[in-house]
Amino acid sequence: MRVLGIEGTAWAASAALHDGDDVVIETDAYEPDSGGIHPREAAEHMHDAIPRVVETVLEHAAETTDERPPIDAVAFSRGPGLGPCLRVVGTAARALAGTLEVPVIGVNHMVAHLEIGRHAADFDDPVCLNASGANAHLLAYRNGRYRVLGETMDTGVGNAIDKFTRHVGWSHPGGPKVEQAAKDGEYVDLPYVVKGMDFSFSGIMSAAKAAVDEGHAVEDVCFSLQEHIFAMLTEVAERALSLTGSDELVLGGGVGRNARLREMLETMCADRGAEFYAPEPRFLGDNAGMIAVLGAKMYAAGDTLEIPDSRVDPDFRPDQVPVTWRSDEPYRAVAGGQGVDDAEREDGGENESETIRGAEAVVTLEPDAGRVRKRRLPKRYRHPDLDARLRRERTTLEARLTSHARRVGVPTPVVRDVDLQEATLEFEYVGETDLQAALTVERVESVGRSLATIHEAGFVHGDPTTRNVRVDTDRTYLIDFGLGYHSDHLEDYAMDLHVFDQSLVGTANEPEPLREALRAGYREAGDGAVLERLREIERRGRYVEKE
Ligand SMILES: C[C@@H](O)[C@H](NC(=O)OP(=O)(O)OC[C@H]1O[C@@H](n2cnc3c(N)ncnc32)[C@H](O)[C@@H]1O)C(=O)O
Ligand SMILES: [Fe+2]
Repeated sequence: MRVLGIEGTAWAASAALHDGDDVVIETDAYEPDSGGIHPREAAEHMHDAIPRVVETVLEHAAETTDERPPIDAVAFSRGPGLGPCLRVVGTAARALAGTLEVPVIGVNHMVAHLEIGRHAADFDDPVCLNASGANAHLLAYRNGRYRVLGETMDTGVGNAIDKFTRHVGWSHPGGPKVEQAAKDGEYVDLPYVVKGMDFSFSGIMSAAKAAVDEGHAVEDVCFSLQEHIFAMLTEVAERALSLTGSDELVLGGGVGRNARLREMLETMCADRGAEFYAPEPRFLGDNAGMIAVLGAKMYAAGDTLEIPDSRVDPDFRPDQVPVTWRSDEPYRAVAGGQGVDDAEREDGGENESETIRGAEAVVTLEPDAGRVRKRRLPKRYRHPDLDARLRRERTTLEARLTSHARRVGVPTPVVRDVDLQEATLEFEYVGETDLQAALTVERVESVGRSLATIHEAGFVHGDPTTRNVRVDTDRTYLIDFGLGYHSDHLEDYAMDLHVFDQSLVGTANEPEPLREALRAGYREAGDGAVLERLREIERRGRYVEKE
């Protein structure tokens, strides 16, 4: 099977031939004279360059087979991306398919970024980290779709870096220049923002610009930007592996070309016994090769478009794509009831204990002694200064907020001991199992009330998932406040709810009644404006750049 792919969502005017085996790619990059990508200039570039690259690849196709037409189908990037660019690509694809009388296939650019890694690694069911210009998100396959487990709350990761480099006067794209400059840099503290599996770049980018303006060496800021931003991406990737129980991670997107990001992901995976795969560089940044490869899978599945249905979509989300090309394997159980990576039982005679290795900490459960010990482990992928800071901060906050929640009437374990040096906490043992293993409408409603109560008290949990709730017959306890913080912003409260809501969507087979119960519980004890803001968060086209 021979598929010609066309890519042109932003900067790369690219065409490729995938003949089932090999992939040949021809790319003509748009390089802005100044500033970032101008949509109109980029579209003009597509207008000139797309016919050229398609022509080159088509000639190659004709030379390498006697069959006519020399291809079986045309696949194109349908979105997301810049509207004016996408329209040029769509028109070119329809025209070529019409002339050669072959079908046309509309490929989601983001799904292509992740499928190319899965394809090349020959992984079965990986978690996928897309680190590209306009996007940054974590995806995993479930029930016929790629679900978004976590994503940026503001800009894409590449764009965040590129804005910083514009500020210091470097030309586009800035990512590779930051990588180069970072080689001579030293560590300075910058903001680090992870909320559940979501993350944000706006605070760190403003701080980075300010640091340069205040006279910090630009190399140091570049170095630290990488250390912080990539540690954030690595941390959420680890959380996603932990949540899904997967032991495979693939990387996609232009920022994946960064060696430090790949090194961190590699280290994290090695330390937890997972496999990591990053495609070769030509498949990481925008390229038509990934479009042709996914196009071929879609073609084989009969997933082609009629011309009237082939309109482009600038806001095309990866979770809108019905995945037709994967056999619908049963959902990989979310690591049993415990939902943990690894649990060992130690029979210590009278007192049986169990050790659980989570994404962040080692937790030793001693139900008989009524005790839980939690130690935040050093992470080898993180810079030692950042690592020490995060472990200390999170241990302190977890102790404080766990107690604070208790004082306002939300069931939580009693904090018995705090050791900041060792980043270790000791808690009272609570509950019989976690909520993920015992999801009911009543319990979820009670979580809604608990979240409302802590928000009323002026702080957020930060990582409310079905695994961070313990349950017994009559109570639901919130645990693991390590990512919590004080806030009086509606947005933060709504994000807390959104994180829990996403965890319901990600883990329950029938999430709808549970999602409704969450809202009902919240409405009872909290502020309706937060629920209104939650609806707004859900409405936002979160892949669209927000300036
Ligand atoms: C919608 C679509 O058009 C968009 N594509 C895109 O943004 O191009 P992509 O090739 O995936 O990523 C480009 C980004 O990747 C960054 N980049 C490239 N090499 C880098 C490096 N060595 N280190 C850090 N960033 C790098 C660039 O600075 C730029 O921000 C997307 O996938 O989000
Ligand atoms: Fe891209």
